[in-house]
Amino acid sequence: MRIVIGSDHAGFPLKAAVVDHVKKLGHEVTDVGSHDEKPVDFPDIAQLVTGAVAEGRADRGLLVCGTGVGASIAANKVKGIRAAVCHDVHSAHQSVEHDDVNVMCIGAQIVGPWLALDLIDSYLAATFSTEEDFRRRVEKLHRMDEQR
Ligand SMILES: O=C(CO)[C@H](O)[C@H](O)[C@H](O)COP(=O)(O)O
Repeated sequence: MRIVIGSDHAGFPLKAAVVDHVKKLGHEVTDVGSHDEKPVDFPDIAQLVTGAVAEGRADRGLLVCGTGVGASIAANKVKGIRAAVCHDVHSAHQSVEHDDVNVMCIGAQIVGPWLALDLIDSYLAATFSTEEDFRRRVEKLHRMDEQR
């Protein structure tokens, strides 16, 4: 898959390991920054990541900030984006299987690097279920997106 990855300054210390890991899994990676620890506002990085997904230049996104919370709030403001903070492996795959999440957010100050990489494995290995219930719910999310 084509994966777009971004972090703010708080996520930056984890981002190199994330980029490296996703490449090793065989995915094509676009790294939209940040590229150093200089403060950068998470909405700015979230726009770069979500723009790539929403415009079809990437299949999925990964956002890393301090907690994952700000990044997910910002990402969910973009039409076509279903973002979730995932700090446990079950949510990381179920968010895709049931909710067709296309941007996973991680808090670099909340999880350590080993768990972060497990979360990413789980997220990237998952696919959206073909079950009618899940499809109907996500279709309702699409309609909510269209109405705002
Ligand atoms: O976690 C975040 C937002 O939910 C951010 O990455 C920041 O870490 C957080 O806002 C704290 O800001 P600071 O400039 O890193 O002190």
